[in-house]
Amino acid sequence: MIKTLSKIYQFSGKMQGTMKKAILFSVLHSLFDMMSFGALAMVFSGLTDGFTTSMIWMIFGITLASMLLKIYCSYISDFGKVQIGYFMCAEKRIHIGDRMKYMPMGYFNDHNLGNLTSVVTTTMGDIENNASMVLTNILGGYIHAAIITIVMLCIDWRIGLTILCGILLFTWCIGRLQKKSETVSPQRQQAQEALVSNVLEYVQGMLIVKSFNLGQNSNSKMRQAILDSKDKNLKLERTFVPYNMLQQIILYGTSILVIVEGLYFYLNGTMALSICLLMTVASFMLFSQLQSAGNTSALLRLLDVSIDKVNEIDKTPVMDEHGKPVKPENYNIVFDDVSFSYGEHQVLDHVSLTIPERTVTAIVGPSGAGKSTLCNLIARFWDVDGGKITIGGVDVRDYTLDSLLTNISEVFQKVYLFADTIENNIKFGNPAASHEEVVKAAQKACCHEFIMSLPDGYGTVIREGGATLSGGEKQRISIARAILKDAPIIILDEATSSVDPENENLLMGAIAELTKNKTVIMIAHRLKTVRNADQILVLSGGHIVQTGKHEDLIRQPGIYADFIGIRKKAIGWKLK
Ligand SMILES: Nc1ncnc2c1ncn2[C@@H]1O[C@H](COP(=O)(O)OP(=O)(O)OP(=O)(O)O)[C@@H](O)[C@H]1O
Repeated sequence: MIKTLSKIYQFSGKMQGTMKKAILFSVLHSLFDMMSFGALAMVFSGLTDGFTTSMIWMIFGITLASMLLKIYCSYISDFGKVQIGYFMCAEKRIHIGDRMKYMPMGYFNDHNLGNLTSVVTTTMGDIENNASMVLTNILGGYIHAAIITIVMLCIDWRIGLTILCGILLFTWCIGRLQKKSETVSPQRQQAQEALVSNVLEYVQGMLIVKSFNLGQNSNSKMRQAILDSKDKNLKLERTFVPYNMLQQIILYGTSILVIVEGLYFYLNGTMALSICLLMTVASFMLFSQLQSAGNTSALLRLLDVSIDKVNEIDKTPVMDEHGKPVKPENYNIVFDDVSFSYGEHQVLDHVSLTIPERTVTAIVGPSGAGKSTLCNLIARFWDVDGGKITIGGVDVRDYTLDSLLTNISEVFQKVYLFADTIENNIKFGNPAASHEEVVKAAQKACCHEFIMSLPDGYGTVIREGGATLSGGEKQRISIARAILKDAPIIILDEATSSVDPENENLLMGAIAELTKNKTVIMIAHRLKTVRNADQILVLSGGHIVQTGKHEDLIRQPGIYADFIGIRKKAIGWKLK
């Protein structure tokens, strides 16, 4: 229990000060609660020995002061608890979001989208709503109980001892509950993750579900995940309920024992009537705070697991921990004996190549040969397993990711646009750009006309992923984004699927603008692009099998000549 409470405290980060304040005011609340207990003692003493005027005023004053001070302390403590929850989780979410940018892509391979989404939403939601409340309730409850025990020991050691035994028994019961929930809490967490994963997958795959008319069968996985989550939640509750009942029995039992003992001690003449009355009335007030601590203690293990999950993401090593901000002297890109695998699957095997600055290099090769992988290694989406990649003579691992990525613009075949205005989507390339600069970039990328034809022009909000735009429109917006970034190195995965003849000319114009005077690495699909490249690299079986210009390679038997043959046939077929 103490370990989890200290974990919650550590997790609250910058809110630790507010946490301390909330705990302090919760303790003060307990002390002021004791004041009303004192007033009650005076009432009973007055009832047995007679009241004086000053005594009545004092009782009134103490009761009023205790009530007002308790209200004030509750206000500060409760407000603090709510603040802590929201602030600490907002801070953590932003921190994790920032950190994700610097994590290797392998991390996202190993942790699926549902897993990450669930941690940042539901798991953090659990922490947000419960962590500070649990910490302050449990600490407050125990401090309250400690004060009561001391006061009771001072009034009558026998009653004090009974209360102490009750508290110890109650603590044992919380310990048992923690042990029991040790296995159930992680299971509930996993079920929650699976549920989010399946819902996300179902929504993302809706197009396929509809087009293949998969109907009922399509959501069987999601249905199973929902049932599983229900079962695990019920299992957790079933674990908690008997222990919660046992906690109540212990506390109520101790209270009843205090009354019985009080009466017994009064009847055998070892306790004054006023004390006996005080014990009888106060017995059910004694454990009010400990009871609420008991109710929240069930959440301790759940919070423990949740915090571990969040910390696991937070502690994932980022890529550029040892990098320095580098401004390269030139933009020559060199692969020096580079090998790379996805797990066991080797994609590049001792590859060496040079891409001189301000030239166009086309990469061709069969599907799955590793063309995209080779490009992504330059931008350090992944780290090489062997050898090194340098830009301007500096190993990409020696750059900070920020200083490396300012030099590179990647235009992917599969464009992702954010649910935001078109202007902001283009500005992603350079957040400081003015509206005029955005328009200029859009004009160069041949998308100004179509943007202006939209109802709100550049202010038009596009849906997540760019769902409201055509493939070609998305492509050109992503090129405008890259033009605005104006990076010296352009990595371009040439679009094939989303281009109709009308769009093709616009797209080619946009690409020509983007690549002017840049170091260009292009995964080329068009014969025209390949033919005009300064250098062609043919990638196959993890090796660069051919290098040269179109005129040289076309004369050699090999993959390139075959590739061009197929392309020509494809174009011939298309033109028929
Ligand atoms: N994130 C990943 N995790 C594991 N394996 C991957 C990953 N990305 C690609 N691969 C595998 O690595 C190999 C190379 O993939 P890559 O996408 O680089 O090939 P490509 O030449 O660009 O293919 P295409 O022309 O079809 O786009 C493929 O066998 C692919 O299945």
